[in-house]
Amino acid sequence: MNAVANAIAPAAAPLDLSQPGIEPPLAATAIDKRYDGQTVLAGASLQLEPGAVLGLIGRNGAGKSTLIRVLLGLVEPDAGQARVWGQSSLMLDDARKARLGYVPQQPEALSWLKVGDMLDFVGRFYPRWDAGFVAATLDRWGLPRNKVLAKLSPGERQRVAIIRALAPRPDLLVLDEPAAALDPVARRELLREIAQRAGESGTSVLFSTHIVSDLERAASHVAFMHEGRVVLQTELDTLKERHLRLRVPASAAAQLDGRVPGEVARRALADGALSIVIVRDEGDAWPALATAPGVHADVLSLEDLFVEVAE
Ligand SMILES: Nc1ncnc2c1ncn2[C@@H]1O[C@H](COP(=O)(O)OP(=O)(O)OP(=O)(O)O)[C@@H](O)[C@H]1O
Repeated sequence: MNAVANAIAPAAAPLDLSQPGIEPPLAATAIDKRYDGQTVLAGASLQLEPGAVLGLIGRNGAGKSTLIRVLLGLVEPDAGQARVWGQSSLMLDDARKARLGYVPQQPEALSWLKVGDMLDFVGRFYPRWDAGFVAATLDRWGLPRNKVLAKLSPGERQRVAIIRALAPRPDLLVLDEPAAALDPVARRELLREIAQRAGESGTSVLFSTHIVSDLERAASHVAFMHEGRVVLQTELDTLKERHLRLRVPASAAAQLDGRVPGEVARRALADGALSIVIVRDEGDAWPALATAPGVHADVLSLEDLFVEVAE
């Protein structure tokens, strides 16, 4: 799919997203992707549930953008399956495309057009295009209708791309580091808008970020990406009840036989001790190691957890 084709989704027959058994808005299973011999995705799996706001967090180069592009069918994986509402991302029908909004990391499509002309043009292809929202938001964000997109600052272009993605009132919104070029005020506004759309209209949202506080503000779920894999996906509300960091002293570490039940990350400390992050299912007990003599257990903040799984 080229940039222009991707920019426009043809008007289509409505897709009934309330029908029983409808598949999750996004699902990636065991995705592999290599570029020039470099492994970028190595068995990455991710699922976005209807109405959830999933924040995808990971360090630079972890593979977030590539996974998003695979999920949307913009990049063909070497292995694995990506699906949008149950349909292969590489063969998305018009009905699904019309219900999907995407803000790429660097919006470039149709950049020779003026802001207003581009929005009017794209809007013609969407049955649910909200022209009132476009006019009000351009105004509120101080964006000039008559300026060519290519001449806007990166932050302004990102705002226009956000308006374009939100205007069709999508049921699925995918934003690749939407906050990267935005100032703090615009960032907060965007996060508020995302949370509101999810809360009021049931929009399902996937957004990638490096900013832990953005996740805390807007996300209901978080997925941590590290070296091409999603190493952990969890609900934000239960994160603290379900995860623990264990500091295992050298004497106990020497007796460990393989992985601890629920282990998601392990790091060797300077004195032969180990730092191990474990997860449990809701209602399950912690493994015996958590209460073993000399083992210290810590509840983790979101930022601690990110650092532990991404180190
Ligand atoms: N088209 C491409 N050709 C070659 N290498 C690529 C291509 N796209 C991505 N990569 C490489 O894949 C790796 C992961 O890139 P990706 O953009 O997916 O990471 P990211 O987690 O989104 O990073 P960031 O947070 O810095 O945006 C990087 O090393 C990048 O150079």
